[in-house]
Amino acid sequence: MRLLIDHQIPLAEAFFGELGALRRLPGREIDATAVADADILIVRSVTWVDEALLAGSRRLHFVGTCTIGTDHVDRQALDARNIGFASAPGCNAEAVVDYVLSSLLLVCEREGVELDARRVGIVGVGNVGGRLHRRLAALGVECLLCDPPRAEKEGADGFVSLDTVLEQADIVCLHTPLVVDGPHATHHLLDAARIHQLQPGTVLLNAGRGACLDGEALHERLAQRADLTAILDVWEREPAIDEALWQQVDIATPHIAGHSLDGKMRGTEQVYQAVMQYLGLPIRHHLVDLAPPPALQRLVLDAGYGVWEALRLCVRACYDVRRDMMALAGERQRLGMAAGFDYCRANYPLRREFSTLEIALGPGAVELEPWLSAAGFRVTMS
Ligand SMILES: NC(=O)C1=CN([C@@H]2O[C@H](COP(=O)(O)OP(=O)(O)OC[C@H]3O[C@@H](n4cnc5c(N)ncnc54)[C@H](O)[C@@H]3O)[C@@H](O)[C@H]2O)C=CC1
Ligand SMILES: O=C(O)C(=O)[C@H](O)COP(=O)(O)O
Repeated sequence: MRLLIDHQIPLAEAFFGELGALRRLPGREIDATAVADADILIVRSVTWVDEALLAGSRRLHFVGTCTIGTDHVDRQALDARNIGFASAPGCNAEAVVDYVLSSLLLVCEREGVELDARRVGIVGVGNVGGRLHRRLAALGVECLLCDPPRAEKEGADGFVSLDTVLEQADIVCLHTPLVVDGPHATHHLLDAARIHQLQPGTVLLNAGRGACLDGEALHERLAQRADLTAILDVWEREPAIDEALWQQVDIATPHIAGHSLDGKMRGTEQVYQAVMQYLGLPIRHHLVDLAPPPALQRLVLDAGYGVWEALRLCVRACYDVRRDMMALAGERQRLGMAAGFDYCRANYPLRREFSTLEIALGPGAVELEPWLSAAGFRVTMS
């Protein structure tokens, strides 16, 4: 069996090696010629799995994507060829929440407030938005939840409309998939009218997909009135993103919100399990046996820090979003935007999730336990 696998997929040899010959290629170099002889194709979000890619395939019978999002995969084209498919739902959702917390703590610090003084609107309350809600609520942050598909299925209790979020939230976090048609389409869900509806002072964060937000309209709003704080991890037309918008954005990162090693490894394991099930083979490898220990394992904290100061310290020790902002700015300068954007993603530094870091509290800091646990750290008493 021949497997063609994106070279950014960790542990591919350990999980898939026994199935046959592995060929690794950068995701953007996976084309119809490369796919022609593959039996199994495993991609990330930068490979468009569409008619053009599949046209020359002679033996392909399974495609996996080690990502949550599936908007780069034409499911109809796969179904028409009877090609099996799997994605990795939720694999890097914790990493996206780590990204959001790191970003929101930073903008609140700049504004001289703490996060629990802000009301957060979460649009798209699935694996990412749901986890974000749990962590924020545990930190005492009021949240407004907007998810019309869920409200339709589960009842409207606990959910609000998008208009309510735009009117009442201080911070709006977008975590929707890109859906181009149907009753709950999300393409330009935040269009010009809705972007103009945002209250002055609002923090707007998009870590779903770039096209869920009309970038040109955001650029126009910020050009007219620079009264929003924008945090964008995802963009229209990646990697050749709009430089004028990039310059207006307060936290601009190259689609790396979910790029923890943990999230990527979980994605590999989930797709491995799906492939083995598809082939009718037993699952022999488990992530728990393969994952390397985190490089930063333990922080010891004693008396001296207030709650939010301690949170900022621990969050930044584990993941500081400024690293990714600066990397994009630097690589853009060196290589140009599109190449710089891709370079940052392809050469992404080691990042582990908050849950991999043990925070050991001394006797003077025990009152920090509920807060640090709420943020997602593993807290012990030293
Ligand atoms: N920036 C990054 O690195 C990453 C981005 N993502 C993106 O985030 C998206 C969401 O991820 P998950 O939460 O894991 O997906 P999910 O499928 O678990 O949840 C998505 C939620 O959005 C809701 N939704 C759909 N249409 C909506 C609409 N019109 N308005 C409001 N809510 C709507 C759904 O009902 C669902 O509850 C992914 O599809 C992917 O595109 C995911 C991982 C990493
Ligand atoms: O899982 C998703 O969906 C994502 O957006 C990924 O975090 C993006 O990662 P790449 O597959 O583009 O490396």
